[in-house]
Amino acid sequence: MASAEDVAPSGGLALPMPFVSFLEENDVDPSIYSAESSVPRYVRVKPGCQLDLSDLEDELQCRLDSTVWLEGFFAIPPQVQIARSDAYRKGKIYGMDAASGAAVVALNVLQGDHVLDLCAAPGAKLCMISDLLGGSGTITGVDAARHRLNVCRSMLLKYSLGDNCRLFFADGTSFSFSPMPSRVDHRSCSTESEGMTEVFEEWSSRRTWKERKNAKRSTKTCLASPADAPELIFYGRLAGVVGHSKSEIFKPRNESEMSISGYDKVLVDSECTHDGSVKHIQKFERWGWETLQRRVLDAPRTDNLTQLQLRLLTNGFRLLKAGGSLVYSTCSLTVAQNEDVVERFLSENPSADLQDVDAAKNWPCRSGKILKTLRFDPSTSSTSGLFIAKIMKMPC
Ligand SMILES: C[S@@+](CC[C@H](N)C(=O)[O-])C[C@H]1O[C@@H](n2cnc3c(N)ncnc32)[C@H](O)[C@@H]1O
Repeated sequence: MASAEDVAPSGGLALPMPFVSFLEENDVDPSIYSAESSVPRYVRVKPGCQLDLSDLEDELQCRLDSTVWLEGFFAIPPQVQIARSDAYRKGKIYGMDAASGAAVVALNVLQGDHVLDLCAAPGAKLCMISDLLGGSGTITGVDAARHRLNVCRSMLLKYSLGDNCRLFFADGTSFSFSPMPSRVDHRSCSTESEGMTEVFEEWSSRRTWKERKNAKRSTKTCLASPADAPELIFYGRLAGVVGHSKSEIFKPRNESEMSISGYDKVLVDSECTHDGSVKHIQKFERWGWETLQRRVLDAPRTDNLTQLQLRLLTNGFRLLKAGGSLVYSTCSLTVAQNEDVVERFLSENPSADLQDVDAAKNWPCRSGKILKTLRFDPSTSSTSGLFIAKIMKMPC
């Protein structure tokens, strides 16, 4: 732990001086962390579910304040736990920060869209996207952390959102598969050499002995690297997988193919230092501030991180259809991981056009350092910190 002279009080949270300097160097006002006690927790109610809000208030023993600027979201006091509530266990509510919800709304998901979520786990945004698709289109989730992706699969099953979804354990900087339209009756569709080609059947959690053995071996790989072959760890019956051969699903596509048959929407909710999440920063009080030094402040790691962010953004954009749009978001408030990454990306990609987020007119956020980008933070927005940039792929 940092010694007393190393820490500066910031409301309830005493921040170590190196972290305060890091924030100041990155133009982040350390006082945002003092708003922590007034930042509510948010719950999102699953659309279409039978839920009496006054019953939920009774169960949680608190008032649900409707978040006027974000449909389906309610603020509750930060200390209220939702995990033991009946509504949570039955998959009727989600714990999700309103700023995260805003990143999804910025994507403007339309019915029938094919959506890619390139850093999907543990899956709160993926579930919200799937809810917005309402059983139409498809959603492809990719993540490089196997254990986090397993959580994502459990969430999809818990909230009955898996039908149109597929999940790949893969590195997002090299992921290269297109969405596939689903076949209504896959038995009547012939694949290139039916009978000889292995065709995907409906996904089942039951595994043969051989599959279990392979899975045991593969769980040793906890983090996917760009050189690893992607693994399809889950797919729903309408996700465009059932009835297709492995060679169809695992066919890498080049940029011009993607411009025609790529994704309508791409979310790159990138890996970052999470410094905008007050709850995350609070954890370092328990873990020890030296962990924060290693994970957040260490310059070489941060440099690697900004390169990773640029590569994720670049690949996400490559997988986008011409005319489609991408949202880049991080829960860091540093300029290096946000505006700098976006500016560098825009300078390297002439077909990328930074867009206004139409829905943001009534949002309690402020502009980022480049026009059209948005920043949420605890003191301005009463949410966790989040940066959002929306980019369109101009048709050639
Ligand atoms: C901010 S979290 C995403 C949160 C998620 N969108 C949600 O709403 O629950 C960033 C994710 O990026 C993943 N990640 C890190 N490096 C990656 C890479 N090279 N390719 C794909 N995912 C990566 C991490 O495992 C982590 O789950």
